[in-house]
Amino acid sequence: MNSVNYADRICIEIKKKRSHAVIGLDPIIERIPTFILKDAEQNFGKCDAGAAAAFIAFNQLIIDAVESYVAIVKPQLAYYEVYGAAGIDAYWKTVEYAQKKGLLVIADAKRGDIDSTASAYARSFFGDTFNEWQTHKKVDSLTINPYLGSDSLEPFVEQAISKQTGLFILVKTSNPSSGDLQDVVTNTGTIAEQVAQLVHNYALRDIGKSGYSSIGAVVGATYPEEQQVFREAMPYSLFLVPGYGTQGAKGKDITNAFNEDGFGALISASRSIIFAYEKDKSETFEQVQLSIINAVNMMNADINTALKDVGKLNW
Ligand SMILES: O=C(O)c1cc(=O)[nH]c(=O)n1[C@@H]1O[C@H](COP(=O)(O)O)[C@@H](O)[C@H]1O
Repeated sequence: MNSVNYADRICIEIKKKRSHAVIGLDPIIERIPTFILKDAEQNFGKCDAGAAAAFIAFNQLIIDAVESYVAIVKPQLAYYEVYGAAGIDAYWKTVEYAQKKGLLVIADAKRGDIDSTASAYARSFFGDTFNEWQTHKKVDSLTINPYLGSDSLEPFVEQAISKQTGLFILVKTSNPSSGDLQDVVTNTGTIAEQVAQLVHNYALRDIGKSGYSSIGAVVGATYPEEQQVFREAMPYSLFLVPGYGTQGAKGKDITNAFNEDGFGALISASRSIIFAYEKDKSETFEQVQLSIINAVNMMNADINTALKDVGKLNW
């Protein structure tokens, strides 16, 4: 048992903020508020650098708005990679800014590859302890894809544990076609159930004082019944639960992802929070922030009420 592992840090921050929410920082250039876009265009032009500047400004606005109400943010790499090197730079600047504000960062990159490449992926997100050439900050945890099997997961698990960071391994994803492969039945259960068994075995290697492990799983909010099955299969793992909001899930759909202690699930929403200003028709910096704060507060209240209704609210 570690002193304070990644899961312990998560549990401490969740209790402090009284929030199980994760805010996805998934910027889309066409949906960034006009006052930010105008500024970026004036300073850099309509180009990769301009988009990157707009992303940084928008993310800082969001982080400043949500920092008191949530513990975790989850920037998804793809949105930043669209803008090349400038986009990647915006990604790491966002990570640094969020961490400076005391937020934990899940890098949503869904990496996975043969062992040597997996090791390089892990070093790129968790920091490289072998040389002094790396200057960007490490993230607190990373999403990974288990499709290549256990030897591809091992380097991530080993580095996550030794560097006191965390992993969320895709088990049952939120998208409509997730069953195409994940629900295929083999003679030892579904593919997703086999992945869950792998995750559970890894989780046992690093259980913290909170009773949770640094090795977690992704289980979609859009499959409430499966959450129950996977909760039993991986009792020590934190679940990253995407699909709340825009993909249709609500508070009542995610209670099975929690343990009886009222912990164990991180409910993630991106578009429904960061673009909440659109339906409010907010135009100024303050109005956009207020729309985001209102959306986050509604999400927190919805989750906490749902947990209370099933006797799982623990504060
Ligand atoms: O790992 C993820 O975060 C993830 C897994 C999954 O099963 N489904 C899923 O939607 N996601 C991510 O969660 C976010 C969902 O965004 P919204 O639908 O806007 O809340 C996106 O960044 C997705 O890439």
